[in-house]
Amino acid sequence: MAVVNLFYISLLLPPLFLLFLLFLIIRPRPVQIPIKKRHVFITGGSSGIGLALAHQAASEGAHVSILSRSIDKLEEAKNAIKLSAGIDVAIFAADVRDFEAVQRAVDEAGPIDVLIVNQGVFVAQELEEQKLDEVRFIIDVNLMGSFNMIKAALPGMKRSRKDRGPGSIALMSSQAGQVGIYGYTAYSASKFGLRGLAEALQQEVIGDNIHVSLVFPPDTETPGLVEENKRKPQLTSIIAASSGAMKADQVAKKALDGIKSGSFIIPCNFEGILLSIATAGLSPQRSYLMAFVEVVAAGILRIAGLCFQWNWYGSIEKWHVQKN
Ligand SMILES: NC(=O)C1=CN([C@@H]2O[C@H](COP(=O)(O)OP(=O)(O)OC[C@H]3O[C@@H](n4cnc5c(N)ncnc54)[C@H](OP(=O)(O)O)[C@@H]3O)[C@@H](O)[C@H]2O)C=CC1
Ligand SMILES: CCCCCCCCCCCCCCCC(=O)[C@@H](N)CO
Repeated sequence: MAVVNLFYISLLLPPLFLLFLLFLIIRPRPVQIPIKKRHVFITGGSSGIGLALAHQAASEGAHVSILSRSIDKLEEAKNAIKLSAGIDVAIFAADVRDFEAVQRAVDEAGPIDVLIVNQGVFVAQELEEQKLDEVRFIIDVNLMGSFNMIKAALPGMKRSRKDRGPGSIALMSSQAGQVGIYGYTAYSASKFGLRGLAEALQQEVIGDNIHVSLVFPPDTETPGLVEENKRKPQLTSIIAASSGAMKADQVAKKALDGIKSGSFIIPCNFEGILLSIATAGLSPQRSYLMAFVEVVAAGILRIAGLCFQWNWYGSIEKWHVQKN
């Protein structure tokens, strides 16, 4: 009897040892990012996910600034947040593609504690159909625009860190920034680009107590999605449906919770958690528990990923047969 018990206990040793090892080695170290009474600056904060983030940050007592192009949409957002949270948000009209305009807005807004780079455009189309100007537009707004924003905000964020506690830079990617999807050559490239930017940037700013997050939402009900759906290839919709759809409020809540807990990778739904584990790669991981799950589930999730690809390529084949 005692021998059997000892046998079962010894089975527990390897996972416990692994957990302990991961606990010791995970970097960067865990961190909490407070939101209350801090300056949260959100790009694309006048609509959809960004607007939902602005609402939530304001209702949690943050000082909120939002930046986007249309002044009308900005004022509408400001009034809506005033009405629901009773709080005044600062608004800045600028195109993220225009570095000088972005710099002016950042200077006027004052030192930022939490920068949420959320602006984005998405036009789903086969590359063969898509004009190069549109490809450039998507890359410019989603990727170069994020560089502009971070370049403009970083010096001020660094300078003010000592007296203001940990800072955060969060980037709004997409599940199409974790796996390439039919119709999203330009969009996926722009969102995969954010990941490279984020991984490299985290190493550069860790010494300044600034912590980077990447948010990966599935399809989310926003004005942007309504527009996108008007001319989306059928296959894009079929493949994206593998991960269902969320409401902007739900995505904003996941994003804000993830930012506050200092997570580098922030998935938003169950499929997103699987996808994040399957694509963990060499990204930083602050949670030893998540690191444990990543190590243990890697093989089985590779199989799951291959099953998804099998299913998607099946849809693509069927679609080609029907077309001809
Ligand atoms: N909705 C979805 O299904 C998903 C969205 N995402 C990502 O989430 C983010 C937000 O998307 P969503 O809320 O749906 O988008 P919306 O289209 O609803 O809102 C986009 C926001 O970005 C602003 N914006 C667009 N272009 C620029 C620009 N050049 N300069 C400054 N601001 C700009 C818009 O304001 P204005 O036009 O006035 O400039 C608006 O405030 C995007 O990065 C998107 O890629 C990720 C996964 C799924
Ligand atoms: C190993 C397990 C895998 C788990 C399931 C994977 C499902 C992936 C589906 C990807 C959907 C991409 C939607 C992009 C939405 C978006 O960004 C656009 N609406 C434009 O904004």
